[in-house]
Amino acid sequence: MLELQIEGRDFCRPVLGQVRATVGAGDRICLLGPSGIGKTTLLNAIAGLDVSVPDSAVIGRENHRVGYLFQEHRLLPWRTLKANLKLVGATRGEAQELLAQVGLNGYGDYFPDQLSLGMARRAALARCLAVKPDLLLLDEPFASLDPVMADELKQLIARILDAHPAMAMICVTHDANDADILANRLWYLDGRPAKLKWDKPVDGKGVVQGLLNKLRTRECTD
Ligand SMILES: Nc1ncnc2c1ncn2[C@@H]1O[C@H](COP(=O)(O)OP(=O)(O)OP(=O)(O)O)[C@@H](O)[C@H]1O
Repeated sequence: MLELQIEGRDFCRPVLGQVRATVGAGDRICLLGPSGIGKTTLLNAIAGLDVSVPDSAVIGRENHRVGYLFQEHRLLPWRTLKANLKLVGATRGEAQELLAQVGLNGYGDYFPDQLSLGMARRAALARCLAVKPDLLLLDEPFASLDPVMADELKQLIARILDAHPAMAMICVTHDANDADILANRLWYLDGRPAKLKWDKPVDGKGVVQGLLNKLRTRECTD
């Protein structure tokens, strides 16, 4: 569905190096790597938000709808949740349905500033879904949430993915457990400039933590 041929991205210094990978329908990729290594930079490049990365670097993107859950909710604060969703194409009924799906039934007339962090993130997820994405990009969706709320959101995302088997996902996270629950593939970004050190299929609990432990103890050099 997508072929990445990214040559790199500099911010005063080289941050991202050459990235070559493909993303297929139904791929559930968790993107891990040290803090500040370039994970958001890569996600922005894939989304087409980085004008310094030419469109030709992501082959096939024009054929797909991308939903991007940013680290901040980025909802328009002067619009209600319903209006935020309508702005990206949801009908009144769809907006209501999507808000209910993310556990915000009855909050359509609220403004983003009237919501808790977890609620705002779920509202932002509803906006992502409103574009009927076939590629879902999630940038640290569980960061700063209390463990219960983080777990609820994880289960919600898992249910959404189950309901849309062809949807692809790339989720930036620091937590191997997230990958155990959500991913069927692991990308590990490392180095300066950063490259995809690993692109491996994963399945099952503990697999990702095992791989990360190997990396930390330098048992794995591929
Ligand atoms: N707009 C920008 N201007 C200057 N430097 C930037 C910009 N965006 C990112 N960088 C730099 O690029 C590097 C990678 O940033 P990025 O946000 O992609 O890392 P990350 O792996 O997502 O980090 P984290 O895990 O902490 O969220 C950092 O050193 C950051 O300071």
